[in-house]
Amino acid sequence: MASAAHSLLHTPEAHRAATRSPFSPPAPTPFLHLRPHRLPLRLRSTSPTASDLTAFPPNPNGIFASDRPIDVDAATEAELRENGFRSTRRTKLVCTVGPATSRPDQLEALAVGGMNVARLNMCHGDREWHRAAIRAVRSLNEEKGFAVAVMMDTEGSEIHMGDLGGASSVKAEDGEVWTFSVRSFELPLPERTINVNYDGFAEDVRVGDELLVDGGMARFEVIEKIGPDVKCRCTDPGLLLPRANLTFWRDGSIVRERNAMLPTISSKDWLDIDFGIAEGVDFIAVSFVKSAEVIRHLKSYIAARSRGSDMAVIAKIESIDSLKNLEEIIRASDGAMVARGDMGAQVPLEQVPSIQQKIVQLCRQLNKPVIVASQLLESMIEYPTPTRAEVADVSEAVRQRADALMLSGESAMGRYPDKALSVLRSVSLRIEKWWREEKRHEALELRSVSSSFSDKISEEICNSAAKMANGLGVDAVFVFTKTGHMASLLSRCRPDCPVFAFTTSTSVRRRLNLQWGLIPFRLAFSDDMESNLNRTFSLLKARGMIQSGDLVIALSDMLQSIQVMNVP
Ligand SMILES: Nc1ncnc2c1ncn2[C@@H]1O[C@H](COP(=O)(O)OP(=O)(O)O)[C@@H](O)[C@H]1O
Ligand SMILES: C=C(OP(=O)(O)O)C(=O)O
Ligand SMILES: [K+]
Ligand SMILES: [Mg+2]
Repeated sequence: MASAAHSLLHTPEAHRAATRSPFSPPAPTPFLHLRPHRLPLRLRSTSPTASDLTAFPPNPNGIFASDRPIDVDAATEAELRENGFRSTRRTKLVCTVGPATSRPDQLEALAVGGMNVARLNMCHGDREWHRAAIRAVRSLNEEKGFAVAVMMDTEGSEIHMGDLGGASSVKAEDGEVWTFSVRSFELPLPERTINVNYDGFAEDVRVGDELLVDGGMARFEVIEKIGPDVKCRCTDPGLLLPRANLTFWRDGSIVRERNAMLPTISSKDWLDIDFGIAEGVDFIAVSFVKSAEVIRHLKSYIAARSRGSDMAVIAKIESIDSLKNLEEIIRASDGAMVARGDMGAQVPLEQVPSIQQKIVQLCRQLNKPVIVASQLLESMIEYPTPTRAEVADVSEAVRQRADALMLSGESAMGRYPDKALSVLRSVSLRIEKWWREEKRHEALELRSVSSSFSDKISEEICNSAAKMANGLGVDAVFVFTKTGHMASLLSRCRPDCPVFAFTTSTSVRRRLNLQWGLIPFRLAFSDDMESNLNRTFSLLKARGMIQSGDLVIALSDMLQSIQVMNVP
């Protein structure tokens, strides 16, 4: 498909893509600075209002998805025209939307820059704010031809501090005595006082325990308990940020007393989930999952309330309990997130890389998409270039062939959201290319995931098709799939060429956006493969996306067929 590069059309997207400068090595950062899980919000105060966000109204006479013969994402289309099939990006990108990126023009810049999924973190902002952001993403999709999916991330009910009475951060100095309390205070908060959200806190801690803020951004020692108040001396100074996570440790181990019994999904989370269902989000990411049971419960709750919807449930792996039940949790979920921020507060940091690799591999075995999250480019919250170590971290996640990489503070409240996304994009492209060149056809024994004989046939077809695609050097695999299952089975094989996934449903199409190497299209098709193929070829040819002579493998989940052909 190299020749497709010559058919670069002069769309604004293609132009922008073509003039984007390649990722260049970062300039030295002036000094090494603290890299906590959360950095203070000290950068922008231009947080948009709900009315700013709706300044992008749905087009009343707009073209809706079903009126068009084929829907393809405008950003991918530009990339395909520019670079040809074989070098399209396979690793998907998730951006957390926050005050720095919630305006329609800011969201559009992220979509143009390759955002596949927009994540909304329900720990912050109110529902009105999130509603406006979700609707802005939807308008962007409808009016500008993007296919950005929306992921809602629940707050969860682990122990955390309150919101510091409105301050963006406070500094705790060595030797200072602070009060951590479950009492509710009038504002302003008394000096050196921190509110704790968990009622059992004062009862569960003991004098001598160590209290860690955000896995070590600051440390305290418990020196005295007075009713609901726990007096602590700061032993490691640091910045305290609103709603920072708290863990307490005794004799070198994390203490899980009754807080282990906190519900994974709090009552506030259930209201947020109802809100997510009403707004039709594509993914719900569940924080601090402890068992498969909670995932099964949520999935049946969603199924009962949103008939026919494809809302997917992503399990965030970020606690010790989730590691104990890892395989069962992943089997019950539609995907997983390696949430390294909180995980790094619960297990020693040096264990996080091997846990990441284990989760990524297990998800691939079980055919579930996996997102690697937190601190990938943390320094870019403040600086326009990443550190070498951050680039190496991103590369490692791409090399592990995770489905997706995620930006948190970098895109939510950082100074350089577009630059951070562009670094993820260029590092992904480069590492994927290197992998294809150097490690061709690396064999990974994939275990069978099918539960019926018919599924087994689909699975074998996909395994064979991926092998053939690599052996023949085809330009693309085309898969016609109603539920998306056959597309995900192909993605699991991580073939050397992209997979064009045609599906009849807009929600399946958005959901497939999270999966490695899939380019999802919405298209009405029949059971007649020959006519499907002819129609698809002529639609894609007319848009300059394929050319006569291109070699493709075509699959369908209706006929469970496999064909190799040149585009006529
Ligand atoms: N909807 C929002 N409203 C305001 N601030 C937000 C929002 N989403 C994210 N942020 C900011 O971006 C930071 C990074 O986001 P994220 O990593 O998702 O949250 P957290 O730090 O709580 O894990 C947050 O600490 C917060 O300061
Ligand atoms: C992604 C994570 O969750 P959150 O940002 O909601 O804390 C994490 O802890 O890494
Ligand atoms: K969250
Ligand atoms: Mg977390």
